[in-house]
Amino acid sequence: MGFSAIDYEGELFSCFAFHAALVILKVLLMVPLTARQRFAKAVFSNAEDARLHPKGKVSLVDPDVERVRRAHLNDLENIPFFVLIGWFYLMTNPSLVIAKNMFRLFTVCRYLHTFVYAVVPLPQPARGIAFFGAFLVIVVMTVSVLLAAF
Ligand SMILES: N[C@@H](CCC(=O)N[C@@H](CS)C(=O)NCC(=O)O)C(=O)O
Repeated sequence: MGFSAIDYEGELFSCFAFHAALVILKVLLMVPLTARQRFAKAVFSNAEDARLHPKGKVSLVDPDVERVRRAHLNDLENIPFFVLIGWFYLMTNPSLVIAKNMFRLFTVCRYLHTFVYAVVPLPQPARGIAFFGAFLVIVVMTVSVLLAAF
C-alpha cells in the first residue's frame, strides 16, 4: 500500500487542519471552563489562588471542579493522538469522503463528550457513545496507517 506525499493545497488537508484546529480550540476552552467552576464554587488548588476570592478555600476533591478536570484530562488522552495519527493517515491516500466524515465525526463526538461530561452532565450512555464515536475514528486511522506501512 505505502504512503504518498500530502497535498497541502488540497481539500483533504484543509479539512484535516480545520478539524484539528477545532478540537485543539476545544481543549483550550477547558481552561476558562475550569476557572469558571473554580470561581463559582470558590475552590482552588493552591493557597495563593484561593486568596483571589473572598470565600476561597483550598480543596482537591470538589466534585464539580474534578468533573471538569477529568473532562480536560480525557481530551488530553485522545485529541493529541487524533492530530498525530491523522497526519500519518493523510499520507495513506484515503477516500476523500470517508476521511472527511471521520474528521467530522471525531470533532462532533469530542465536543459532545465535553458537553455531557462537564457542561450539562447527562446520564450514561451519553458520554460513552460520544467517547467511543471519537475513539473509533482514532482506531480506524491507526489501523489504516499500520496497513499502509506493511
Ligand atoms: N482514562 C479513562 C479511560 C476510559 C475512558 O476514556 N472512558 C470514557 C468513556 S466512559 C470516559 O469518558 N471516561 C471518563 C474519564 O476519563 O474521566 C477513564 O479513566 O475513564
